[in-house]
Amino acid sequence: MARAAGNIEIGVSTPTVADLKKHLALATDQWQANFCVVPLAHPRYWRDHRRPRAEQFTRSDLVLDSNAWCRLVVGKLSPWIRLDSADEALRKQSEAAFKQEVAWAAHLNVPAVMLPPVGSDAVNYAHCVNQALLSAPHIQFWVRVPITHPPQSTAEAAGGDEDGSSGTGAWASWNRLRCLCEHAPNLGVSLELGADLPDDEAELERWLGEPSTLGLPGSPLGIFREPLRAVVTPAVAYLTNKRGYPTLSRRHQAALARLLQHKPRLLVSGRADAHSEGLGAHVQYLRYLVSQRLAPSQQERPQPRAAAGESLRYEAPYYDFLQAPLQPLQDNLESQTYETFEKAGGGRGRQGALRGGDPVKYERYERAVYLYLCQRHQPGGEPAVVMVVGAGRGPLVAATLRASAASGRRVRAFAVEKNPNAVVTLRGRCATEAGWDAVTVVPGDMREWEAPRAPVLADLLVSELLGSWGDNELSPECLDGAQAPPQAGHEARAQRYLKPGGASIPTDYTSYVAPLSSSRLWNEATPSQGTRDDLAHFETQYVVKVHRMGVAPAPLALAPTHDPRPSGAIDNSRVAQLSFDVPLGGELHGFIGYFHSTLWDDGSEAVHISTEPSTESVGMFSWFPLFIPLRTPVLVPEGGRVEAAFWRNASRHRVWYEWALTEPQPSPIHNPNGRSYHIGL
Ligand SMILES: C[S@@+](CC[C@H](N)C(=O)[O-])C[C@H]1O[C@@H](n2cnc3c(N)ncnc32)[C@H](O)[C@@H]1O
Repeated sequence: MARAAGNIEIGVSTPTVADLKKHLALATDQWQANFCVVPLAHPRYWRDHRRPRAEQFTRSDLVLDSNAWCRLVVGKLSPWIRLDSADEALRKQSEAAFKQEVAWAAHLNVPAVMLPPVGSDAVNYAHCVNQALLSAPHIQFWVRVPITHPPQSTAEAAGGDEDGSSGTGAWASWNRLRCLCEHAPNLGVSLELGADLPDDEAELERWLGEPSTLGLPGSPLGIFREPLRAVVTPAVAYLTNKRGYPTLSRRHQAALARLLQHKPRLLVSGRADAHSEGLGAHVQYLRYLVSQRLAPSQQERPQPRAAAGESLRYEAPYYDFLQAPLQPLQDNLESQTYETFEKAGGGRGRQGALRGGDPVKYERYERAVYLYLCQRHQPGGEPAVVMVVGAGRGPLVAATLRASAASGRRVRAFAVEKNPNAVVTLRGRCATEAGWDAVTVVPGDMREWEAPRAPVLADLLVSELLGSWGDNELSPECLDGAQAPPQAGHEARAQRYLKPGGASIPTDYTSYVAPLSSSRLWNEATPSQGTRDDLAHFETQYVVKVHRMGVAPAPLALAPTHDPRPSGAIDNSRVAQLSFDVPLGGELHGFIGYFHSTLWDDGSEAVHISTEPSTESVGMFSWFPLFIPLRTPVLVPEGGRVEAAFWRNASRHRVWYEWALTEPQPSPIHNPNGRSYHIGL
């Protein structure tokens, strides 16, 4: 048997299988398929309740060993089953057959069962499937969904409900089913790309909000929690090229390429005599497409030693993978985490890495400091006092020194850092690196450091205390206070040692938020099957590289630009109410948070860093967005509106966010009083 192409398994589905053992040998050895979809019951075993048949309804389980059943076979339900038929006798017969075939699949321990398409009002279908999901939790159930309409000519396409729907209706029917089945993690979709694809690209988008990834190790077909489990290309949807081999149209290839990003299983369905080489030519062709489409970009290449946390830099292994945000104020970051901050793409060595880093972030900081120095200081003049607050292992200090050399302006630098382990690195660099004799290392918390007053106050404060949502690593709490003396209830802040009229890089930062449809992320936040009442998981925010957003209108500013040099009373709590138009509609699973920051703007040139999609700093991999889940997904109608409120709250010892949906229906306020999640001060 062939290896899965680019970790994507390719299977074949034929309407009938006379001799299973021979069929598997043919499919896996000659056609090079990874698995087969096989009818669970004999196709001629029509369960006529008036004339019950005496013979067995299917082949013996002894035709294969248990290893082959659970590795190579996906069971398919009988196509005649009509669970919502108006004919009561047929409905009852269908229910009995459904139960019998599911029980048989559980007995065989096949990894998945293919269900017929679901109709728009298939309530009894949902009832039977729900029972199956609960009775056989170890089996995946894949509902066939034709993206347009079922293929006409294959015998197997006769399966499904009499009113099996298509297009928008298919998605609505699927969505209804999964809601009725309470989003069971073992219920998924097998999306069928028929000969005709939908005219409206948005139809495909809808399914791209239903991503899938490879399964967990243990079973070759894996244990999957995401709705899009397989993409089916019926043999009749293929064209024939000049050499007589099957090929897909450009539109099909483009659609497949987009779906492939989520690494679903691929399936060719059709008769075994669809081509002189059976379905082998189709499998080979799909294998070729996969190899063409899945070459990872430099940024996506996995970095095996990447540390856990907000700053995981290399993206592919982290797509749709939820992580707890870093808390660099409360915790001391580890060496490995700093290394991932600093690591450059393009394979720089360790020395280079310490000077380089995120190719965008550090370059932009350097540019910002350079513009500041050119604008505010003279060549050969007094050294500019630059305080890098939260210096880590020193990449922003190094950027400052480079900007100084490039601009011809001298600097006197202070590196303030509260993590004693990073201080060791900073001191080491002062002792060994050229130019670092201009650097004074200040170990300690910037909120408490008694900076020497005259003559050394800072001309410029440089900080990178930004989180995925801008202020969620507590940059305001660390920097606020400006020139004002400490106030009652607030400790001293870093900006006490900024000269009157001094500058700050960044000059501002703004949080953004947008509605998100991603059942994948929502499922990821679900603690585990059967324990969905675990509230805390849905009242927590997660850092995540979102692989694919489904319905997501343009983000809006969450709050007015936050200037880290406020005047007047320090109050970092705030509330924002937002409204979004949702043209396409879909299921809302939560929100996605971004930030935009201006590092410096000298009037002629502005330097930004941003994760907000419309201004995104392409190639900057220091931040992934923030997933803010809803406890219960909500259906937003086409042309509908989402309204939500967000609060940032601060007390003496902690900061926390609360959020609530108000339209299309109110949700409870999530995380009241920070009961599930907070950020420590
Ligand atoms: C996100 S890291 C950035 C490190 C480095 N500047 C860079 O860009 O790679 C933030 C750093 O700020 C430090 N930090 C956070 N809050 C601080 C505080 N109140 N006083 C001093 N250092 C602080 C953390 O220990 C951490 O090293």
